[in-house]
Amino acid sequence: MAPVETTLPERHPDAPEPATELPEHYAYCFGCGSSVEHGLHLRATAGEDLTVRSRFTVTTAHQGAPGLAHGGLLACAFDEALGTAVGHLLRQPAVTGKLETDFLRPVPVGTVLFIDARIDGVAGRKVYVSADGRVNSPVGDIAVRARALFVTVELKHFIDNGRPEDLKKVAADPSLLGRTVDLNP
Ligand SMILES: CCCCCCCC/C=C\CCCCCCCC(=O)SCCNC(=O)CCNC(=O)[C@H](O)C(C)(C)COP(=O)(O)OP(=O)(O)OC[C@H]1O[C@@H](n2cnc3c(N)ncnc32)[C@H](O)[C@@H]1OP(=O)(O)O
Repeated sequence: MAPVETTLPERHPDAPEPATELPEHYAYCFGCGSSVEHGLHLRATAGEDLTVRSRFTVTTAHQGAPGLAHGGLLACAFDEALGTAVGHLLRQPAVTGKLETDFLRPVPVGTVLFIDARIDGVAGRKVYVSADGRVNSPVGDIAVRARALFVTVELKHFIDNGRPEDLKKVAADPSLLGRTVDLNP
């Protein structure tokens, strides 16, 4: 529940149609990037209305306890899934301001975590989102639940704060941004 009064935003007219597979947003993103060997390689599909469905396979590189996913890493997966929902459905860059997780059941190595994310409301630049994660099936008992606040920012946020050598790589090869951001609109 958002701590302030919110309104439900419109899904952006250019948001991907429901059932569209969404591209990785940055090749070196730990959450979705294909160039990060032991990253989460999270994949997402646009859902109806203000929803996005994501999934990732828990590997041996993701352990906290023997054979079980690390909690912080699961939080990372939710950060990614929630940010993807905000970015693609509202077509606005945003960063995580706050992220809260409830770990309800262990998530074993070798399972697929299905994460259903939704935008719950906006208030100015604040976007309130939440998600449920289930093991090996998009239905059934919830293993992890998360709520977050994203704050919309201008592209300038990334240009002003990013490490220059990484920004240069992206300028030289915009395909690293996975067709999500047009650097020359
Ligand atoms: C053409 C584009 C199309 C786009 C399409 C793209 C598709 C892309 C797909 C996929 C997307 C990617 C998916 C990635 C997912 C992963 C995301 C991450 O992990 S992000 C890294 C971690 N987060 C940070 O590094 C933030 C660090 N924090 C900051 O930079 C600042 O604190 C920032 C920007 C969050 C706010 O700073 P201020 O100076 O701009 O604004 P102020 O006034 O402080 O905050 C604005 C409002 O938000 C509230 N606020 C901010 N932080 C809060 C907090 N922690 N708790 C409660 N409220 C907070 C404030 O109280 C204020 O509220 P009031 O407007 O006054 O009502």
